[in-house]
Amino acid sequence: MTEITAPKSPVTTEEFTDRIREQLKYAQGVTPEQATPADVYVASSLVVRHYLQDAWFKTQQDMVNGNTKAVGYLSAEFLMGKQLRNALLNAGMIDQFDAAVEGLGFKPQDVIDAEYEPALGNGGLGRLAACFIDSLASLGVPAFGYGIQYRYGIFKQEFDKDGKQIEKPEYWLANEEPWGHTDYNRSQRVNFGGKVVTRADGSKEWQPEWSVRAVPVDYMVPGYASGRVNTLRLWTAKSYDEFDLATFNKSDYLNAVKPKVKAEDISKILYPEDSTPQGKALRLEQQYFFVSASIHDAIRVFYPGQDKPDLTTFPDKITFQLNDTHPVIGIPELMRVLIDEYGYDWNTAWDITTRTFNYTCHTLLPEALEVWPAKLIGELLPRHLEIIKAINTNFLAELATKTRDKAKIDRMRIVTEGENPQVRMAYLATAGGSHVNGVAELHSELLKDVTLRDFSDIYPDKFTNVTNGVTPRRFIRLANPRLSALITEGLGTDRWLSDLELLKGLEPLAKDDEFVKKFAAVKQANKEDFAAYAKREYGFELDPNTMFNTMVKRLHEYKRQSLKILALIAKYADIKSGKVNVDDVLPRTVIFGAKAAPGYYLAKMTIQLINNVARVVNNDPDVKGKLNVYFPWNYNVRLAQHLIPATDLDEQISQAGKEASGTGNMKFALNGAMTVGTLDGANVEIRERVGAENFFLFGMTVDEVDKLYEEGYSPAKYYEADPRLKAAIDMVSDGTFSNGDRNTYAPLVADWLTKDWFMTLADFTAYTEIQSDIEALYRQPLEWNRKALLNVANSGYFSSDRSITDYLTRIWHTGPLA
Ligand SMILES: CCc1ccc([C@H](C)CC(=O)N[C@@H]2O[C@H](CO)[C@@H](O)[C@H](O)[C@H]2O)cc1
Repeated sequence: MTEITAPKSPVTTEEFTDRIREQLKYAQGVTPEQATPADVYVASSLVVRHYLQDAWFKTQQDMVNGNTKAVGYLSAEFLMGKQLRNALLNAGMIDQFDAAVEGLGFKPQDVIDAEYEPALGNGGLGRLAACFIDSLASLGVPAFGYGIQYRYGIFKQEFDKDGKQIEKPEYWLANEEPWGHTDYNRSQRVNFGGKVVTRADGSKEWQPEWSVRAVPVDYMVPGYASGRVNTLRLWTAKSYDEFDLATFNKSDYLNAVKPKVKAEDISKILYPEDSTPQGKALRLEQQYFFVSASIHDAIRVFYPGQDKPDLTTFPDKITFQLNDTHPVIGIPELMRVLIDEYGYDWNTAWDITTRTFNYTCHTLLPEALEVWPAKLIGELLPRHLEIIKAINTNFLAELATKTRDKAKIDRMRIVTEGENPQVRMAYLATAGGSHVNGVAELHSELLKDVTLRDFSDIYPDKFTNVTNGVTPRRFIRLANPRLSALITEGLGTDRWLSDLELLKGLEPLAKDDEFVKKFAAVKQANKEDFAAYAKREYGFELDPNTMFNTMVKRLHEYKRQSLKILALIAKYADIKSGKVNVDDVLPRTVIFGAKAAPGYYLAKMTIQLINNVARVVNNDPDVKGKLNVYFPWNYNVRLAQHLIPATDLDEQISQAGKEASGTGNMKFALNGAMTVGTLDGANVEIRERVGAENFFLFGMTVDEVDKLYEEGYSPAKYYEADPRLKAAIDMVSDGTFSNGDRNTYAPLVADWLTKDWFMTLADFTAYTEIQSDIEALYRQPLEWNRKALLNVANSGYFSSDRSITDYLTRIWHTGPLA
């Protein structure tokens, strides 16, 4: 008898149907007969919200009245994905929804498809935040996600006729958005500019030049089977003085609305960079805007109606997690609030502040660590610059009591010296918080040994690790219902959805050929589904009887999409030159998904190359369909949910020491794909847990990479040494993928041969050699699927529930509401 622990539906199909009808008629003014799938989507979403409301209130009350410390997750990005199906799952209403909607004459998928994906993030960091707030609610931990409700999310990617990326605005709020509740009565004033004056009593007063109204838009975050509903509070910027009538009457219309535009600009658009900060003033305005509003909101929530709250208890009420350096301005902001608004002395304020904040670093790229010019901070936030300088002075003084190494102290400056001082936000976060963590064991080691070495030498106890995770609700149960049913059948319970390490129970079944065949059948059915989806959405003709080999992630040189495309071209060259008999080639379909930051020139050229390799290879009769390349545009959470369950082989081929963790790697392993990868980020831990024999490892280790850097790396040497690499690069140069034009990719080829900072050429031979192991195993489907099943069985550790549990025990020291 299979144990079912999935949440019980609070509503019958009949009741659900009636509620949708009422909502359509009396709130949306349409009868079910007149309604469109979009109308029913809005109605259903509002009905689900209705049923989650009581649990939402109860969670709020228990959080404020209880003494369970809450978590405030401060993030500039939340890549949430579509909401309706996830809310239905976590509320136990999926079956009732499907039946009710069918009863009203609609296809559930058409209603689901009507939802616009809230794309309020770039990639890994934003999606991790979304997985984390799902796990916080599912574990019953009181929590707020705090961020920005950008009017325009990450751009919509399209490809022009030459295969170049073009960016289109992603106006996701074009239609009615039923999930967000705009709460004007709980707005906060956020100030900017102006100057600081010293009062007679020596205290400081900030006299800002302008201010905006931060209005909260609340999204419910229902937990899975926890009965708890947390809040994602995203701030939208409004102007206090919408319209300057006097200016208008002088028919200067543009200036009449200038204050409004200036204010609303703050939450207008998400910055599409995911590694190199642009250092734009508006970006700093965005960061201060949501952090200041969030800190004042937390004081309002936890000290209701108190104008003289005892804020020494603040760190016991809520602990703030800084999702990378983007919200770190929160540290001088809390200091300002405590000292200037509540009159605390510096040391008390500093004690409260350092006990309140913790910092998670998500990168190893030096250029991704934000550094703000002190001048810019001084103009926008003059009082904060004073406080940051004071923090820096006190910090250097404290260091002097801990080491006599002047050079070390100098390297640790939060504010650099010289005529153009810079504020290092990662250093401010490390000095101003209780804990610093990396997002995978290797990453956290490198943070201690390299990036923040001086800090870990002096404050070793601050440093810890929490390996990333992903939510099994969205990325297994919703994305892969077939595999979910098979897992529940195999384990005899569905409890794995809230206790993912139970997947270990599948290990013995890997020895059961019948079960392995069922598993293989699930994968095959998912591949057919994806082929149908790709046909419908992109017009692609995918053959589900080929190996589906996927590489989906942001386009960045360190992730080495270039290695994948060069190996692919080498295979094509082998076929074209007859060096390889096409009949011996294992049929493979390579699927790319990747957005490049709009200003990232080489990344965009790589996208163009991939699209043109696809155009040439897919239309070359010599290849006989043995090699197929597809690049579905606008990779997002929706596409990921369709593609990951249909993948046989996943690419995690970054240069060792560059990918902080990766989370796609976890999603693929949990959905029964094999991984080819380097010893980088969380690949190391995935391989450890699934078994080295169930992972295709290649490439240099971090130490070998460092050694090659020291020795001096000349990529041209590798070009000369490996004829397949030479043939591939020459094909990129000779116009094969650019209608004969030999200059199209010249900058890319020049970079590969003269710079190749992330050593694509150095790892090429090892990468192409591992392909024969991969193809040899794929020709034994039973063995391939046995190993793929063992990946599923041993990847339960990579649940974001486990990550959150680690944060609770190592950093936050709180837990579920009683
Ligand atoms: C200021 C520009 C900017 C914007 C975003 C970022 C993020 C930190 C980049 C990011 O998404 N990092 C990814 O975070 C994931 C979640 O921890 C990791 O799994 C990925 O390895 C890491 O690249 C850096 C710099």
